[in-house]
Amino acid sequence: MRESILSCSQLCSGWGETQVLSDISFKLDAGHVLAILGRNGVGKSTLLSSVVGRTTHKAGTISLAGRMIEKLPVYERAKLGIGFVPQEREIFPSLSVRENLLVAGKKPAREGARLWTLDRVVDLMPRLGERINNGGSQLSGGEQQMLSIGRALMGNPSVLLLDEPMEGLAPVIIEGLIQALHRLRSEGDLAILLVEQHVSLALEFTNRVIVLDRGAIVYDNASAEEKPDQARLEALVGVSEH
Ligand SMILES: Nc1ncnc2c1ncn2[C@@H]1O[C@H](COP(=O)(O)OP(=O)(O)OP(=O)(O)O)[C@@H](O)[C@H]1O
Repeated sequence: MRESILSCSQLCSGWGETQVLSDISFKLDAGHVLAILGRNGVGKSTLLSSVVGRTTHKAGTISLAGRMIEKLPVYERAKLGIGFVPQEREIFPSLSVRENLLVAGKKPAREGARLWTLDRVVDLMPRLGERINNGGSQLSGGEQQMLSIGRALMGNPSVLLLDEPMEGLAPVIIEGLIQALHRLRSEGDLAILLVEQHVSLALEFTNRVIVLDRGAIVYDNASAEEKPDQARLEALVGVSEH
């Protein structure tokens, strides 16, 4: 059986003394999208931060391509293939779009992966090409989100973590991002962990979902042996429109 690119087993983590997540277990394979759903404040961003290495690890394991990473610092995990697009986007406002992308370039952790280049990022998100010489601070929220995704891709990740990428963006921008994410998934070699609050948006990409509530998994369809029950998901998450 093929080994999952990312797996968490009985992960417990939090911030300093405070434990937020308990007993989180899931597996994610290359070419798949796993959506993490849940209301505000249930620990979705904390889960992504735990995979990235920004939280305090309490117990359990995180494995990336067969290697245990839960004790490694952020930069080591990034080098091993974790790409992160945080809710705050974290672009360089004083650098141009081109510079923002070029400084994010990294060698891939895996041999044989198709490399990300400036041209490939612009081909995926043409709007960035139109803004290539603009400063980061001159971009709209949606363009900043695209740039943040582009920066993560330039790091040639094997797992891409996206924290509510569509949140607060205009519908036309959301449409462009949806197309880009569909394309990314169809290219088949990237695994995507997507934090989303909108059930219908998440189900556009994947049947693989987990729902968090108060730091624990309360609905698990990560292996997607069957289609998730949308009505049940919406009742658990409590947000259905976008
Ligand atoms: N950087 C941080 N430092 C300390 N505590 C944090 C930090 N980020 C989140 N928390 C706390 O962790 C808990 C879970 O928050 P988290 O942001 O992970 O939830 P969420 O499900 O992503 O919510 P939202 O949808 O509002 O982003 C909350 O009690 C929050 O206050």
